[in-house]
Amino acid sequence: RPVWKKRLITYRINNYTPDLRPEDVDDAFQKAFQVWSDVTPLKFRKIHENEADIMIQFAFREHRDAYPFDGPWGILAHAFAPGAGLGGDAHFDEAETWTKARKGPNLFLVAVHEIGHSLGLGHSSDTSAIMFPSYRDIDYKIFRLSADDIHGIQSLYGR
Ligand SMILES: CN1c2ccc([C@H]3CN(Cc4ccccc4)C(=O)CO3)cc2CS1(=O)=O
Ligand SMILES: [Ca+2]
Ligand SMILES: [Zn+2]
Ligand SMILES: [Zn+2]
Repeated sequence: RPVWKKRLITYRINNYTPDLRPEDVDDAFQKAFQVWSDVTPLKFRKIHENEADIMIQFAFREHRDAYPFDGPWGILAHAFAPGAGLGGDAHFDEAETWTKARKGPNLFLVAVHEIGHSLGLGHSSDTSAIMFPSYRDIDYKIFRLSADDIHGIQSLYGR
């Protein structure tokens, strides 16, 4: 599996969904990155110009990669495994109504899942894992990585 060969990884939020206040979008991603930095030696830094390792964007349908989005629900987002260019980037379907609470995909929870992919994780068959493919509206306030998620990320980056 491709992994980042460095411990400081940069990210940049290239545009903002109109569904939430910008500070709520920044907060959702900051918390989602922290979920992974809490269990690995990785550090994440938000930058505001130039090319970041993980470029984040919200987009509708066709958006200049080979994976157009599909309207409301279905695929909520996708992310590319570590590497140059598109590698590591995470795209979120703007056809969703992104929420910071419940009812409608929760941006923080989907971001945790997508950042897992941006770091090199694939899907898990463990139904309690954040890397399980299908979304369940769990309470984001009591969210925790499963043992499967932690074993997976630590097998790539250590603890
Ligand atoms: C909070 N959790 C999330 C959040 C997001 C996702 C995925 C689901 N998904 C839809 C999907 C459905 C079917 C196949 C692939 C992807 C996404 O697009 C991206 O986020 C999966 C899971 C498992 S969970 O623990 O319930
Ligand atoms: Ca969709
Ligand atoms: Zn895309
Ligand atoms: Zn996924």
